[in-house]
Order: sequence, then C-alpha cells, then structure tokens
Amino acid sequence: MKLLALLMRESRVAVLLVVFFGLVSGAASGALLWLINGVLTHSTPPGFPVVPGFVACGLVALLARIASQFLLGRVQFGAVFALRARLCRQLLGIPLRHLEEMGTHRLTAMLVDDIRALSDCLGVLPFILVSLAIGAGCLVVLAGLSWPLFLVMSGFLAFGVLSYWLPSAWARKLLFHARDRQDSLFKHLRGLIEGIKELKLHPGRREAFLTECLEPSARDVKRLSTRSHQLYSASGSWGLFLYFAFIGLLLFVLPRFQELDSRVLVGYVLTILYLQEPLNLVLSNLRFLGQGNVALRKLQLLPELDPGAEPTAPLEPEPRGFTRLELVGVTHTYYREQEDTPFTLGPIHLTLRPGELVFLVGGNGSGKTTLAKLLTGLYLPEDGEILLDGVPVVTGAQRARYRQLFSTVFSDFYLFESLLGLARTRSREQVQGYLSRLQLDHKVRISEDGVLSTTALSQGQRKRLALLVAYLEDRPVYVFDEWAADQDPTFRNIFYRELLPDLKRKGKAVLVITHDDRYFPVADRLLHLMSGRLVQPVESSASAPA
Ligand SMILES: Nc1ncnc2c1ncn2[C@@H]1O[C@H](COP(=O)(O)OP(=O)(O)OP(=O)(O)O)[C@@H](O)[C@H]1O
Repeated sequence: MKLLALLMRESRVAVLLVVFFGLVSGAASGALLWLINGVLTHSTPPGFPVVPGFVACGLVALLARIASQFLLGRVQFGAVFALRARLCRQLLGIPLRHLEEMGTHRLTAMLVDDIRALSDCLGVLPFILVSLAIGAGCLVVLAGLSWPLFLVMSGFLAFGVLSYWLPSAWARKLLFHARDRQDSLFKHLRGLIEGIKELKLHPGRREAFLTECLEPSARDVKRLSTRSHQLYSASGSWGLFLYFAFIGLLLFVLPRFQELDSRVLVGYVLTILYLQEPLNLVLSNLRFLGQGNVALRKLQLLPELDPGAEPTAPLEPEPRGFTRLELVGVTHTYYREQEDTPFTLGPIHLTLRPGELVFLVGGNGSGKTTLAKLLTGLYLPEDGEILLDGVPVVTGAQRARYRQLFSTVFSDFYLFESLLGLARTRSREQVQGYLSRLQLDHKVRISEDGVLSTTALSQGQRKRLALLVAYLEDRPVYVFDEWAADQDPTFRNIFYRELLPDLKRKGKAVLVITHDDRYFPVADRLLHLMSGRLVQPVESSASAPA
C-alpha cells in the first residue's frame, strides 16, 4: 500500500491513466474471448457483427496496451526522478550528526540501490494492479457461468494463494537480510576505492581485505539474494502448476463425478486460459514488489523532513553582520557503540566579535573541529545555547540563517568544480584578483560562469582554491581548520602575516584552528582546548565573558 501511495503521490494522473488503459486493454481482450467462445459454442446472439466486433476489440486491446506501456515509462522514471530529487533535499535538511552516524556507505546504498529497487518495483506495480483487476473481472465471469464450479475454484485459489504466500514471505525476509549486508558491502567498496593506494602497496593487506572483508560481504549478498530469488521462482512455478492442475481437474476429474455442460466447460477453460498472462505477470513480478518494499523501509529510516528542522529552500538574504556571537555552556557528546567513555566537548563559554582573530589550539582529539562544528551551527548543542546579538538561536529557520554567517575551510573540505552561483555575484576582476593573490592564476582558470578549469591539484593548491571560495562568499565569520598545514613555508607565512590580518582589518571575525605555534603571537586571543574543555589561557568563562 505504501508503494502505491508513493506512486500516486509522485504522479497521480499518469498512474490512473496507466491503470485505465490497462483495464481497457484487459476488457477488450475479454470481449475477444467472449466472441471466440460464442463462435466455438455457436452461442453468439443472432445477427451479431462478429467479424467487425473481433477487429474492433483487437484494435482497442492493442492501442490501449500501447498507451498504457507508453505512459508507464513516464510514471516510472518520473516517480524515480521526483523521489531522488526529494531524497537529496531531504538529506540536506537532516542534521549533520545524524548523517555522520549513518555513514556515507549507507547513504550511498540508499541513493543508488534503494532507488533502483524502487524504480523496478514502480515499473511493475501498475501492471500488477491491472492484472489483479482483470483477474477479479474473470472471477465474476466464472461465477456467472457456474456457481458450484466457482466454489470449487475458490477453494483451489485460496489454497494456491496460501501456499504461494508462505514461501514468498520467507523470500522477502531473505531480501531484508541481503539488503542489510549490502550496507557493509558498500562500506568495503568505499574502503576499496579510497584505500586503493594502501591496498596496491601491500599485497598481504590487500589479500586480507579482499578475503576477510569485501568478499564475505559480497558472498553474503549473493547467497541471500540467490536464495530469495530461488524461493520467488519456486513459488511462481508452483502457482503456475496449480493453474494447470485446475484446468486438468476441470477437464478430467470433475466430469467423472458430475456431467458438466459443454458450454460452461468451454467458457471456463477459455477464461482460465485468458487468465494465464495476468497470472504469469503477477507471479513473475512479485519479487520486484518485495525488493521495493525492502527499499522503502530502508528509505524510511531517514527522518522525514520536519519543516521546523533545517529548511533547505532558498532563504532570505544572508545576514551581513553581527556585534556579538556567544556560546553559553554548549556541549556535544559523541556516543559510539563499543565505547565505554564517550567524548564530551564542553561546556564551552566563548564570545566572538567582529574584527577578532582567534586561534584555537590543542592536541589531537581535544575537540577543536567539534567546537568549530558547534560554532558554525553544523552540530546542535545538546546543552547550553548559542546567542547571536543576545538572541538565542533556537528554531530551524534561525539556525539556517545563523549558519550563513560563516565561511569555512574544514580540513576535510570539498571542492566543487564550479563556484556554484558565486561567479554571478562577483566581478571577474575580483575573482582574478583572488586567484593571483593565492598564486593560482598560472594553474587554474575560472570561466565566466564560474567553472574551474581543473581541481586536479596538489592538496595545498586545492586548499587555496577553497580559500578563494571562502573569500568570494565574503561572510562575517571565517573558520579555518588547520588550513595552513598543507602550505609551503612561504605561503604559510603569507597566510598568517598577510591574509589573516587582512580579514581582521575588513572587520571579519576569524577562528583559526592551528598547531603552528610560531605564529601564535599573530592572534588577538588563544583558546586552548584540552580533552574537550577550554583551559588556560582562558578566553572567557561563564562568569566573565570576554
Ligand atoms: N564523527 C565522529 N564520531 C564519533 N566520535 C568522533 C567523531 N569525530 C570526532 N570524534 C571524537 O571526538 C574527539 C574530538 O575530535 P575532533 O575532531 O573534534 O578533535 P580535534 O581536536 O579536531 O583533533 P585533530 O587535531 O586531530 O584534528 C575525538 O577524540 C574523537 O574520538
């Protein structure tokens, strides 16, 4: 039912048309059958235009079938497109921490595998519906031909449905398990692609990775999918066997006990033969319905986009400035399975003002990046609050607006291949000026519409491009997470001695996560994190905010 609701939500009119034309085609085929039956049993009403009727029904059946199939393509791929687009927007609205907990591999499996399974399923769903409707119509015809025979057939049908349902429910369960294993297969595939250098350089590690990680997951997926497929196939074949068994019963067994009217018998056999195609269609495609159901369940693990959560639609103009930004007692804890002592950052008390250059220092794992994520609104504080000019940032809309105060270059930044709209709002001279200031003008060109000529650069150069994007964003607060770590000494010097002071002069608040202690004197303030807590030199405290 959920699948049907999904299909209807994405393209209600087209779905109804597919079903309508399917039914018209089925009805025309039924009328053909009635004509054939009439001719064979000489029961056609006198003067009935048999030949024109035959041609007309044949044509209607053909054209309606073509229309139904044609529309189905639109419905299927249209629904998949709409679903994928909605899912991507939904993902952007989900809190970052939730996405991190799910992991890239699960998200990829959803966007790739589950959408494909849903596409296959939505492609057969209308035909299954039409086939079921035709089947119901045939049952009415059969009930009209002979009640006693209909009762015998109903018993047979009930037995058939039950004996089909049990193994197919088991097959569906196997599909669920296969899909779960698919998640870990995607995790290992990601390891294969991202760890390819390490794997290539070390045959022992490569072999262990293949035999202990990747192949077992792949084998599990294969085993469970094969079993499920076999069960579905066996159930389908069993269904067809019952179908022919009933025809045998009708022709060879029942006449021994009771004489049957030959017209009733021919009518029954023809109608049942006519049922073969829809029955076949349903039996051979229920597997796709099973896969679609599994995929839908997985996709429903994503939290529904709560309009109050994190709006993804374009917002009002970005905030151009602020006078005081405060974190008051904010905390964040990473809870992880198999870990007894979760890492907690905070409570953090911190104030940031325009024109301040603040360095955030501390050992590895002390919580610097986590603090940057909290400050920029990417993580929600579990305790405490964030105040912007004294106003708490609480609602989804406030958070979305608040996040637009920040330009960031995180250490795991992503460099898009184009400036994505920024080129339209900045002059060419400005873009070119930043390119040469970052000493990239000899390496990278940026087209009128903001497409970068290349992103295949060294890590240090890619970071400079990310900085260029941050410059073009021109927002009130800059956050750099170990930006200088990949720069050569000359450019590192330029970063600390020229670029950062320039930003400060422009009135930007700048938070720099760094380990470069020789440049600490450049900062207005040093914040020192140790095991998730701010320690001396103390920037501020709850009692005496800076
Ligand atoms: N995605 C995550 N899931 C669970 N725990 C995490 C995650 N990211 C970080 N942590 C934990 O939080 C702690 C702080 O991590 P964080 O990245 O904030 O440290 P950091 O000070 O930036 O370290 P580094 O200097 O090495 O970049 C780490 O000890 C780590 O165990």
